[in-house]
Amino acid sequence: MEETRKTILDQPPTSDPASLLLHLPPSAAAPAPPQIMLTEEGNNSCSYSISPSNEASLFEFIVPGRVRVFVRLRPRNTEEMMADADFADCIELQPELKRLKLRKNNWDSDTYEFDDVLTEFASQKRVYEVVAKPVVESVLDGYNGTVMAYGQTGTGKTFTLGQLWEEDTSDRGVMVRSMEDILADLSPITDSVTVSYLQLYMETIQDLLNPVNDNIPIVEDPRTGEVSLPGATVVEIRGQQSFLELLRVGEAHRVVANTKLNTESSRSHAILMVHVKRCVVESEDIVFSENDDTSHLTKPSKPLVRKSKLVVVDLAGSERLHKSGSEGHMLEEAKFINLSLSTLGKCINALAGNNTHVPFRDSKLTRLLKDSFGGTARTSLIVTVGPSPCHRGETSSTLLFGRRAMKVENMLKIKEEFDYKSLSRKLEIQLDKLIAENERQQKAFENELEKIALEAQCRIAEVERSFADALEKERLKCQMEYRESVKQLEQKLVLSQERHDCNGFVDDRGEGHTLSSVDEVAEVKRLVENESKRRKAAEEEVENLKSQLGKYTQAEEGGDEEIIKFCNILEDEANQKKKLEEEIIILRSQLLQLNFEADQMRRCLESESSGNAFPAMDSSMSQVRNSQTGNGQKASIATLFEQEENQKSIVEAGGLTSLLALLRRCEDETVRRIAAGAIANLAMNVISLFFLSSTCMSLSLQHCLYFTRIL
Ligand SMILES: Nc1ncnc2c1ncn2[C@@H]1O[C@H](COP(=O)(O)OP(=O)(O)OP(=O)(O)O)[C@@H](O)[C@H]1O
Repeated sequence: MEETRKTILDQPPTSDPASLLLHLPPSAAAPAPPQIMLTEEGNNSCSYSISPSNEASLFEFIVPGRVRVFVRLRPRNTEEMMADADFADCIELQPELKRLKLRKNNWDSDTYEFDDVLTEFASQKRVYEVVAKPVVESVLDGYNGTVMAYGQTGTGKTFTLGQLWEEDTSDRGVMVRSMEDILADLSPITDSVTVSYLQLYMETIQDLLNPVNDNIPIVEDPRTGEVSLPGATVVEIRGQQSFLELLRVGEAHRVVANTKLNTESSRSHAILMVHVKRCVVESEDIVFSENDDTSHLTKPSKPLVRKSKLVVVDLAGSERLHKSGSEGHMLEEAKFINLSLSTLGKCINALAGNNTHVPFRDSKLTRLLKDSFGGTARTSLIVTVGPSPCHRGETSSTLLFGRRAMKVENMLKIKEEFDYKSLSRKLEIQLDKLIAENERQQKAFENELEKIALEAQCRIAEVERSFADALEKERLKCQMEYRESVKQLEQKLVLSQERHDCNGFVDDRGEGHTLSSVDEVAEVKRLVENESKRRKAAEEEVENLKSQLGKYTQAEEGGDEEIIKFCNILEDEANQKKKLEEEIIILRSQLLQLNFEADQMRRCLESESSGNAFPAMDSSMSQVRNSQTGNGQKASIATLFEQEENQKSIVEAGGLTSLLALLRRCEDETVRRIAAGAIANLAMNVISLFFLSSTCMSLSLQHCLYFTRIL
């Protein structure tokens, strides 16, 4: 993997990785401030690595970390006190100098320096704090960590690491104390801790929590080199008590045997794997406003998570077969134990000597511990030794193993990843809320739409009803008015005819009848005008209703059948209205004609009443008669008015006035008779003329009546 490595400027490079490690508290391993620069890979300085975005880890923070080695001296046991009572311990510890002396003989000894030496009086608490606590803190900061115990059989490896407390809580070993610290530091809401407990027995990995799982494979990530054990039981730890129960179950399944050197000698390597997952960025949560208004949703956060692993390895003890007295199956076990331990020693030698090849693959133990030695974990190794000079050789090789392990350099790596799971959970919650909100809004919108549609339908129906009512009323009104008008006209016509008939026998009342006819015509005109006004008002009403209907029709575009029906009705009404308008025009023209005729008649009658010239009148009368006899009732009004004009001129010539004056003045009986006869003739002519005019008027009225009936 190509990595971009950067060095923190304010962290001076050091030639001594150990000193750097000592001066770098776990908390200092947090992601660095942005004062960074490029540096060579492998430099003994802090490195900050940003992974490509397509990789699982978001970024890595790398610091060098040598394997730290501690020595713990077990106190003499009962046998040793008895057997070696006369001999001094083969080891002399100098804790203040962090070193020890291994006696070769009475006058010579070898001195070994370690990261610390723990006397036989060191409490379990002190051992934990010196050896394991820094590793546990690193794990809580996101690094992988390993605490491992190595030593001759019966020197206290299991006592140091796996001791549970039965009576005295102060006896608690590293495993229990580590979990106590982890549980105390993690947040039960955002963080989690899971545990697997396994044993490597005769090159087979068995699940101590579920012994049926007895051939668990080791899988190595080719990209990161990380080792995992798929198939191992993983238990989430919620409290210390449940963890203790788990350890008890595991211990019960661990293979132990009674040897000459240890009554409860572990015949397997025990491996406790503690996986810690913690949220390091308390990112902005999805915030909903108090009234749960989703419009206030903030951008979803990208929570970061650190995944780390603490591995506690209680190795089986190396043993000299002649000393342990292992035989048969135990001998086989011892061979496997010694083989795996010697492979571990070879790997450490190779790593310490910076060899290009490290034989990790030679045993399952070294494959499992690959990350702990020369890998990315912070590793503490506690080597346990006994004080007995009988085992000086084993103690010496143990100390040499420890010394070599001190040379192994690890590159501690912190990895942070996006917590996609948690992000996905948050997004799912947000999505659910958004979907619910959307559904709520959709429903509200649909309800509102339904309500509006219902209201619109009601209003349209109302408008249609009122429009239909108004239209019907208007139609009835018009009909009634027309009927009334026709009736009135008919009555008037009948009256006029009756009057004219009566007037036919009254010789000198023509003037009075003429005036009556004029009034009637004026009345008819007024009625027609009123009718026309009402029609106009009705048309305006129809237009108004049409425009209202148009609006509602627009609002309900694509509207329903009722509206289409309504439009058809409206169109019919418009056609009807058009017809009515045409008829009104015809009526008007009829009225004009009537007026004209009436006017002509009036003038004719006025002429009659003002006098006549007999010869002219005779001729005109004879023309009228001729026209009456020749063409029947079809005499044209124009011809009649021409004659009327002639008649008028004759009368104006002074005929009737002169005759009346002559009649009054003349005493001659013959002349008076002739004058009276002439006046009578003249009167007859006038009446005849009036009768003709009346006939014409009657014809016009009949004509009018005919049209109004059509309506
Ligand atoms: N520091 C100590 N103080 C008191 N007793 C101890 C100490 N270390 C070990 N013992 C005792 O020594 C005995 C052997 O210890 P333990 O079983 O832990 O050794 P071991 O190294 O695990 O042996 P093996 O490799 O055979 O499993 C036990 O009875 C244990 O209680």
